[in-house]
Amino acid sequence: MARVRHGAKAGRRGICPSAPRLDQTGSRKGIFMFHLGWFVYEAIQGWGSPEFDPAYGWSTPRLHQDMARKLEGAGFDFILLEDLSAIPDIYGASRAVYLREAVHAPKFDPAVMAGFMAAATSRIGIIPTLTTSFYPPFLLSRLTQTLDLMSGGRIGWNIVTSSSELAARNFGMPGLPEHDERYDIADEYVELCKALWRSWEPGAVLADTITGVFADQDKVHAVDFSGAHYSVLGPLNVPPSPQGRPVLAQAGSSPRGRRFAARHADIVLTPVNHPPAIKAFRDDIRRLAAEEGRDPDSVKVMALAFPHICRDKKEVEQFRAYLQAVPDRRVLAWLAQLSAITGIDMARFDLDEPLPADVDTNGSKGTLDWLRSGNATVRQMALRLARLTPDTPMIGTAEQVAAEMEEVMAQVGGDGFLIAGPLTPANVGRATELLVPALRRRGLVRDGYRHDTLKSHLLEY
Ligand SMILES: Cc1cc2nc3c(=O)[nH]c(=O)nc-3n(C[C@H](O)[C@H](O)[C@H](O)COP(=O)(O)O)c2cc1C
Repeated sequence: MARVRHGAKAGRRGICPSAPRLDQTGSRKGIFMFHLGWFVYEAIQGWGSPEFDPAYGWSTPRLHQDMARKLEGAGFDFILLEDLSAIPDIYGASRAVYLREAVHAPKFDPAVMAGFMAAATSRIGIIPTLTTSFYPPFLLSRLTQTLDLMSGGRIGWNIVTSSSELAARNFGMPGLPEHDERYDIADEYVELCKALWRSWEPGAVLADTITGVFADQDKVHAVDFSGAHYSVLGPLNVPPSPQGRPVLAQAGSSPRGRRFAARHADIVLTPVNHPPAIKAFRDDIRRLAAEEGRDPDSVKVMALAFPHICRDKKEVEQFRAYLQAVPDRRVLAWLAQLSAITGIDMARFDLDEPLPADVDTNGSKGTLDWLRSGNATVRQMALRLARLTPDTPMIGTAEQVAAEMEEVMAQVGGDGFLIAGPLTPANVGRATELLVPALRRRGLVRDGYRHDTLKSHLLEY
């Protein structure tokens, strides 16, 4: 992350070209250029909102490809695609809400969608979510290395250990291992993937049409991996891309999850959205990364943000009025989502009472703790997850939201935001045509790519 100094020379690596204003009081130490990612989490983009665009058709990759091109035009670092390998039946012990509201149903395979999106773009990174709990490591290493090579080094892997017991049963397992044990297994899994990704040394591919030799056999090695959970011979049957291996993303927020993220991830995602909490999380990840012998600046902490960009003051007022009384149908869809990620049937509890203290999860512990904090009611927890509470940050005109993002980053210290919201033409358009230009005028985000690979976008500042 680059701390941009007043008067710094334009165009230097990591330096904000339209050099910023330093607060003479010293309360603001400087301005940071930051990174932008886009989080794709909806099954059918915009379903349930007036912005769902039937003209696109939901069963073709055209919408995903067009939106990827738009986000690339705006200089986003990457697009991250969520996953869950089951149609949940947690809320109300039924699949009804999930199917009606298209919550995780259908859910297209993110690795396949990543291939479609990568084929339509040339610079933006694409990060599918894939689980260590169900995919054999060789399969995952090969799949991601293939995507990474074919996209010229623009693929990442969002590592999850999965929190769905249903998904476990779809893969022939009786259930999930315990939360912390999943991370122990994943540690070994990721070490194995790293070994497979580097089983072809740099320079192994000769592709020499004169001698007819494709690859140098002395530079391709078996991995002979034998651990507590996995045993793989190797080598991988795909050579690496220009970025060496796929970029690793992770969103652990429990103590064990943070340790895992700090050990492996190039990008760490956090759902918390108030600056002191983001700062505390980022400081902790950087401390843990240093403990793991890594350079903390090589780990980018990205805070999930649901900016709502309005064209004018009237639209801001209208949206704030909507937040005062979010329709029950929306609350229900988000409660179903909350049930899916925690495995807890939220239909069992009073909407306007806090979750009983003894209710816990073997799923996303960190997320549950954050949602219930401050004695939030079940309704408030759902709205908090949806970022639809009246105190939700980043609601305003593009200028207002850009100023807010700048202020958050100044308080947090870097590294950027993972922007979430429906991948609809209207919503993506507000980000790419209104918000990003406002951020660029402030010199906060890139105004074009200087490099080709995802890793190099991340390490640019
Ligand atoms: C931005 C973000 C994206 C996530 N995407 C997924 C996902 O696609 N699939 C999944 O199973 N879990 C996903 N998670 C859950 C995390 O992998 C993790 O389980 C969660 O943040 C709680 O951390 P903990 O397990 O350390 O408590 C995501 C979390 C965040 C914050």
